[in-house]
Amino acid sequence: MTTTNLKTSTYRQTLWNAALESGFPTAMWRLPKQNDKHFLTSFLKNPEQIKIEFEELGPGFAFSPFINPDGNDTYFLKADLHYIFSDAATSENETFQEIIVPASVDPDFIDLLNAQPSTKPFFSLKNGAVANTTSSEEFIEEVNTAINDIEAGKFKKVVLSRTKNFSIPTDFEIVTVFDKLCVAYPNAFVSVVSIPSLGMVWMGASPETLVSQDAQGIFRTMALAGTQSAFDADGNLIKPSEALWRQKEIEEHALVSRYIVSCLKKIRVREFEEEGPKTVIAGNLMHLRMDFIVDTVEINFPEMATVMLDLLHPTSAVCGMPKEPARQFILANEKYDREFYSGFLGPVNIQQESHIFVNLRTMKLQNGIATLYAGCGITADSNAEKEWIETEMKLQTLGKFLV
Ligand SMILES: C=C(O[C@@H]1C=C(C(=O)O)C=C[C@H]1O)C(=O)O
Repeated sequence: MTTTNLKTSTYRQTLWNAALESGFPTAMWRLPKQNDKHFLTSFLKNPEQIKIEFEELGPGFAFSPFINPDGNDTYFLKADLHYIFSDAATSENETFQEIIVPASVDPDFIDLLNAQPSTKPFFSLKNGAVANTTSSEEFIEEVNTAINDIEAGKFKKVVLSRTKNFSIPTDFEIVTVFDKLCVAYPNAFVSVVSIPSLGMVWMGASPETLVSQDAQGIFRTMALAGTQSAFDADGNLIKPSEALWRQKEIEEHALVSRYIVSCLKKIRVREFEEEGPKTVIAGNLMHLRMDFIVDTVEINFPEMATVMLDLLHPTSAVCGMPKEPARQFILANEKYDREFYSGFLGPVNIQQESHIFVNLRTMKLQNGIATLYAGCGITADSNAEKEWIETEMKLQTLGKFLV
């Protein structure tokens, strides 16, 4: 199966193209603060939709839409093939390890690998409907409706989002953009997921862990909320230690922390460590972040990540508080289906670890169009114009790679 005579950056590209052309669901990712790039493909063209139970599953990649009430609709890309590319910071020196290689591989796939396919990718084909760009008037009206509902006591916080469409540039090349995102956002979870049977590719640089469990059984989640530019009025980067936060962001972040604590209480886990809140940089933005850490071996709770994934999604960082009325508001007022935006994604049981992130700072490639998504937490203290500006800044994370 190995094609070692190819330069590895070329090989990663070749693998990606061959998997797409074969119609295999495929993911590529790079974990925060790491250099290794992972490539995983599944030979099942219509991936299974299941509930993620980390203790039961073999290696694979989870990909969930925002709307997934019982968790049963998560796509699971079983790792039929998994490669790790190291020293990928400079693609010239990139080397790779084959972690999972099956006994038999579709001969057409091997032929495609050898032929180095370069046909037009399916996501640029003009088929399937694409949601429109949200106008500032529409968004501001939705935010004001939300503020009225909050003042009327219907809920405390709702996360409203919007879309922005771009034509995919003719020279747009996924593996190259993925590599650029890895360089630009070392602290993010950088990913690209392709599900050919759905006709879409999603790419992102997420700052937010939903659940993770490492080989030692250490569980982590985080409350991430509150947003401001990482640059001052003169364009200088603000030191995180010198960031000032307003009451609105502190309260918005506290709502997410309280929600996580309420989930931990529900399952009677008292032995958790909290780190923060601290200011973290995510691209051109800063957020408030609090980490929650549990040693699942010490408390003898191996299924902690499974239970918490079920309880947490969707957190109040992407939905609202209380969850149900906020979710209803989103469904009734946003004029499009979020699909995988603000869902979750990430590797499951890859080298005994699972790392699931919230699908934020993300875009969908479909039908020749790149749709970018961004949302923001609306509370009683929100100002609709400022929230619009916040979404503009969030859209920049990926948007700057499209022009
Ligand atoms: C909803 C998004 O981001 C979330 C919302 C934030 C906020 O409202 O301040 C901050 C970080 C994320 O938890 C997004 O990026 O689309």
